[in-house]
Amino acid sequence: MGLAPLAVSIGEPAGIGPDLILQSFEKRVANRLPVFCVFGDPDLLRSRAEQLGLDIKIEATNPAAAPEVFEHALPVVDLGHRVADQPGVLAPEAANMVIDAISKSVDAINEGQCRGLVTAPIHKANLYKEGFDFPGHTEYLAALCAGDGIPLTPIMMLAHGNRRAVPVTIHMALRQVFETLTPQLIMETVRIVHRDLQNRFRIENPQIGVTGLNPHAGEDGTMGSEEIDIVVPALQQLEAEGIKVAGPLPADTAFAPHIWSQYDAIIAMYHDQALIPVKAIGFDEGVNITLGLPIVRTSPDHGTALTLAGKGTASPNSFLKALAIADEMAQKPETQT
Ligand SMILES: NC(=O)C1=CN([C@@H]2O[C@H](COP(=O)(O)OP(=O)(O)OC[C@H]3O[C@@H](n4cnc5c(N)ncnc54)[C@H](O)[C@@H]3O)[C@@H](O)[C@H]2O)C=CC1
Ligand SMILES: NCC(=O)COP(=O)(O)O
Repeated sequence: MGLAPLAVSIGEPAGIGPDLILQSFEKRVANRLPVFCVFGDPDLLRSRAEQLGLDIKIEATNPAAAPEVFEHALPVVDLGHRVADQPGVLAPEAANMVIDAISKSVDAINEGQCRGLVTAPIHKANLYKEGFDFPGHTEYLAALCAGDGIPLTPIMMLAHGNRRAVPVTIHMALRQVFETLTPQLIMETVRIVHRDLQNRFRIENPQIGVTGLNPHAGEDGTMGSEEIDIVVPALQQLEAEGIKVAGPLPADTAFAPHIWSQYDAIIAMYHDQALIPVKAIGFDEGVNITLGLPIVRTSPDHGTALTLAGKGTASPNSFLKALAIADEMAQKPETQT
C-alpha cells in the first residue's frame, strides 16, 4: 500500500496561502513533491488559479482518492464553506473555514487518511475577532491532539537546514514571559526537543544549547537573575538526566554561525530571540515544525503577506520546504500518528 497523502490546510484565503498551494502543485513533478490534498474551498482555489493565470484543474475528492487525482488535478477536500475570493481583503466570515481546515486535517490524520499536516498561514487577528481562542496553530494543534484530557506541551521549532531554534515561551506579550518562564518549562521543552530530534530527525545524541534571558546571560547576576534562578537549575537537572546541554549562552552570540553550528538546536527564552536569527539568515528559506505532538506538522516560516496575495509574486520556497520536511518526517505508510 502506498503512502497516505499529506493534508494541507488552506489558511487565510485573503493571504498568499492559496497562491503557494497552487504554485506548489504546479511544481509537483519538478520538485518531486509528495501527494497532498488541500482541506478548504475548491471554488476559491479555482478562482485564485484563474487570477494567477495558472492552468490547474481542481478536483473535489477525499484523501483516499488523492494519490490518483494528484496526477492530473489538485485534490481538495471540500469543507462546504464558500468564501469569496478577495486577495488582500480580510473577511471575518472566512474564519470558520480556516479553523475547520485545521481541525478536519487533524481528524483525517488521526483516522489514518492522511499522514501529516502542512499548514498555510493564518491571519491570527482575523481569527481572534471571530472568537478563536488559541494564539496560533501550535497551541490549537496541541489542544486538538490532546487525548483523554491530558494536556500536551507543543514546541515551536524553526529550522533553516541544520540550524534549529526553539522558543521556550511562544505567543505571548513580552511582559508575560517573566512570569511564565520556570525551570520546569525549560526542562520540559529541552526534553521534548531532545526526544523529537532523536525520533523524528534521527539524531542519535543531540547537542542542545540554551540561551539566557537577559543581555550577556545576566552578566553574573548583575543584569538580571533569571539565569541563576531559573536557567541554571534546569540545565543541572537535564545534565543529570544525561542530556547534552550547554548554557546559559548569551542570546546575542548564541546564533553566531560558529556557535550555532555546534548545536543541533538552540533553545531560547522567547519568540523573537529564537525566530529572528532563523528569518535573518534566510527569510522564506526556513520551516516551522511543531514538536511534542503525536502528529507531524510543518508550515512555512512566514505569514499571510496580504499585499502579495493573488499577484503571483509570493515565493513558494518555504512552503515547498515545509512539504518536503513533512514528507520526510512522516514516511511510514498510512497510519503514522
Ligand atoms: N504559521 C502561520 O500561520 C503564521 C502566520 N502569521 C500571520 O501572518 C500575518 C502577517 O504577519 P507579518 O508579520 O506581516 O509577516 P509576513 O510573513 O506575512 O510578512 C512579512 C514580510 O515578508 C513578505 N513575505 C512573506 N511571505 C513571503 C513570501 N512567501 N514571498 C515573498 N515575500 C513574503 C511580506 O510581503 C512582508 O513584507 C499575521 O496575522 C501573523 O499572525 C505569521 C507567521 C506565521
Ligand atoms: N511567528 C511564527 C508563528 O507565529 C507561527 O505560529 P503558528 O501559527 O505556527 O503557531
